Amino acid sequence: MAAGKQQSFLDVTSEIGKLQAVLLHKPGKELEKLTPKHLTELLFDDIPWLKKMRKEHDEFADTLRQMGTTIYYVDDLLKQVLENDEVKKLFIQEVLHGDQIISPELNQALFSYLAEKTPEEVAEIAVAGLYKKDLPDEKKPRTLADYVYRDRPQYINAIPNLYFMRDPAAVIGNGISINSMRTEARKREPMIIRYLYDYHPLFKKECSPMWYNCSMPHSIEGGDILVLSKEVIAIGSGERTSPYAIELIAKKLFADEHPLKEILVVHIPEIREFMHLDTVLTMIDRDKFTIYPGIRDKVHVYKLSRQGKDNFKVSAENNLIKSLKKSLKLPALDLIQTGGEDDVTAAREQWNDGTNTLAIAPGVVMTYSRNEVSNEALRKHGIDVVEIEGSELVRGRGGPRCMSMPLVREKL
Ligand SMILES: NC(=O)NCCC[C@H](N)C(=O)O
Repeated sequence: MAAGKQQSFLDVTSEIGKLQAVLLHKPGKELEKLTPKHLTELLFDDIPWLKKMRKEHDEFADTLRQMGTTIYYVDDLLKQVLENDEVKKLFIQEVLHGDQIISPELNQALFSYLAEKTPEEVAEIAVAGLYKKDLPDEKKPRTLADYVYRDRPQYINAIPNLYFMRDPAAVIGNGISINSMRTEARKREPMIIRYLYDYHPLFKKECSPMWYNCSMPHSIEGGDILVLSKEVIAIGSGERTSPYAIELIAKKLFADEHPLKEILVVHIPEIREFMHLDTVLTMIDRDKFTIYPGIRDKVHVYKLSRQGKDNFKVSAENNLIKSLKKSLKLPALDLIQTGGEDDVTAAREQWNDGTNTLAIAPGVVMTYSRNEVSNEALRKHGIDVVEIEGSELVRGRGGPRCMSMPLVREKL
């Protein structure tokens, strides 16, 4: 092979091209830190049964493997990055700062405790948290904050939403948006991805542009980003993604050689059940989407169109379907309704992530088996539906798309 410009490993130019490589996190001990008192703050509605949840997640990963997808686990990659002692130190400091451990005495005590841990242990603590009871007595400081916050069981919070790997980052073309999360509960997740991007050779930083950085103030989350084609992406604005963030990422994407021509901005109501665009709309084939019908007259659509280099024009659109058809240059669009034709079934199955499908190839999607009516509706429209169990996984309010971060999809 002739020596030339290095190629990025990352490559996602559609929502539906055969899924070749994906990043996942299997739920672990962090889920055991959930208590009723903190459920809302930690963005859960119920406490999953971890043993069953892990089995369900393994089934999810095995099914993907059988379909030819290579799985990378975020924990393995993080551990590899932390083998470098300097990177490990930087990482520990950033975790401590992120959790407001700034009192010098406490910071020093926790730093020296963590620095002695193996890369694998540090990676695990960064996800499952560090609890006061786990610290040996000689490392337990007595600071003012210690007295004031004596009821808090932990120094470092657990991050139980990490298995929703879709949200902390999103690959767009050969680059990556390392997202700025809306809530405190999820801020450490993109930081972990940034360490992978900065230090893991898989990410080939030099030839994989960063479209957004998690240190930026305006929030954007991956569940709101849909790569519809190499020329068009859709971004939801709502509870998690701010229009300011969309303008910033648009500027960066349009300034690049990236072939992007348009961003369709879909403004959805700012409420929990529609927290991300992919909870109400997902693409499943070249001309097919699944949509939660309760959203249809509640969205506003805007278009950002590239204008020369580094600039774009904003316009208001009238109708989501017409805009999708026009932007994707399709004569017709098949919109398949979650829950079939019944409003009550639709609302129930949307809540259980019936709209949150993961396309593994054009016209082939993975869904939870519990959403029986929605799955049937998809089959009636010629979609090949691969079902997985999600009784426990669903309790964090996310489906197969939320649980996966595509790294490489085959070009259409
Ligand atoms: N893309 C998604 O819709 N992800 C699901 C995230 C669920 C998580 N408990 C959250 O509220 O952020």
